[in-house]
Amino acid sequence: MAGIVHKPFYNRVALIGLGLIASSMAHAIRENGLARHIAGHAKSAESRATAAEIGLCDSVHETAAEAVKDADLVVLAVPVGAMGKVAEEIGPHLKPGATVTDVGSVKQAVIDAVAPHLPPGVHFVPGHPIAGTEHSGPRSGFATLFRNRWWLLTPLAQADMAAVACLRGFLEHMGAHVEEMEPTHHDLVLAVTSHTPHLIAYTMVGVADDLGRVTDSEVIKYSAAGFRDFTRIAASDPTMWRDVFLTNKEATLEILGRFTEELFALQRAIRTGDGEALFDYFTRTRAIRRGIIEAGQDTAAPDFGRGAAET
Ligand SMILES: NC(=O)C1=CN([C@@H]2O[C@H](COP(=O)(O)OP(=O)(O)OC[C@H]3O[C@@H](n4cnc5c(N)ncnc54)[C@H](O)[C@@H]3O)[C@@H](O)[C@H]2O)C=CC1
Ligand SMILES: O=C(O)C(=O)Cc1ccc(O)cc1
Repeated sequence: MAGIVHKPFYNRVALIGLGLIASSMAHAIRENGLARHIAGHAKSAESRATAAEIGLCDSVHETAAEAVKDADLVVLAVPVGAMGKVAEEIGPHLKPGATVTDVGSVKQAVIDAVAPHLPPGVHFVPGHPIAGTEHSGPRSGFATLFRNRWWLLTPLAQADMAAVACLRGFLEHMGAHVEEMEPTHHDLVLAVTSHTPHLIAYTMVGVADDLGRVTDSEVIKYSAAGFRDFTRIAASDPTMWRDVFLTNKEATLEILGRFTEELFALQRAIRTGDGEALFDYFTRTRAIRRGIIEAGQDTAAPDFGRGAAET
């Protein structure tokens, strides 16, 4: 935690995009006294009206340019594919010395889209909370979403260390565990742990739905816990996930390639009745899971379980 930075970490925070992540941040900022003023903007008039109605922010603005005026921290919390356009819009209106961060699920594409629009003297510190739910919109947020969850920062080589330290302290006061990572490494890791699993969930639910039409929805009615989780994940926001796959194309295609190779090998083992191959494979994966538990790593973040919020 940054020792020299004290609450409130920022005088004025601007949240651009008022969905699950931004609304959770708004609640967490308020609950922990992390900023004096929260300004908000969303493209959709309906989201702005909802945010105003529920008092999510101290001020709701019709344009992103107005929202970022005088902000010390600007958080881009829009779908990954919209980050560049928002950065272009706010660039000329940012306060000199302000910090800009984002919460996008993909990092290198966001850096490429955002950095060129930010003026010199503004500190860009890209980030990604590894916390979420299948819900979206300004009503879906809650203050404990980030508690005991990882929040990865992928600062550029020339990043201002004081700006990174202040952001780190701010995020830690929301309950997150902050680590730094190189952006392309982040994108590969997340392709394995989040992006490809989401695609598999989408596919399985689609397959079951096709089958459901034949068997009068029995596949949904009698689904076991694993499949129920697939249906939860497959209910996630389509715009957000479309953008994740379009912008983390290389890494997800690499992991999907490896996945389909393994799947074909298992398919062949089933077809040829190769029980030994199946048994060996499942023994290997079981040992991996047991190793994770023995190493105490079955956690969303280090002290998960001590008052952590399930999503
Ligand atoms: N939902 C999740 O579980 C997680 C999402 N993320 C990332 O957080 C970001 C936001 O996701 P959510 O909060 O879930 O989204 P959401 O769908 O709940 O909200 C998105 C918000 O952005 C606004 N928006 C869209 N385009 C805009 C534009 N051009 N200008 C201004 N506002 C615009 C929408 O009106 C909406 O208020 C995404 O980049 C996503 O990859 C990161 C971690 C978890
Ligand atoms: O709801 C779930 O299971 C998630 O996996 C949440 C999530 C979605 C996207 C992210 O970039 C990070 C976390």
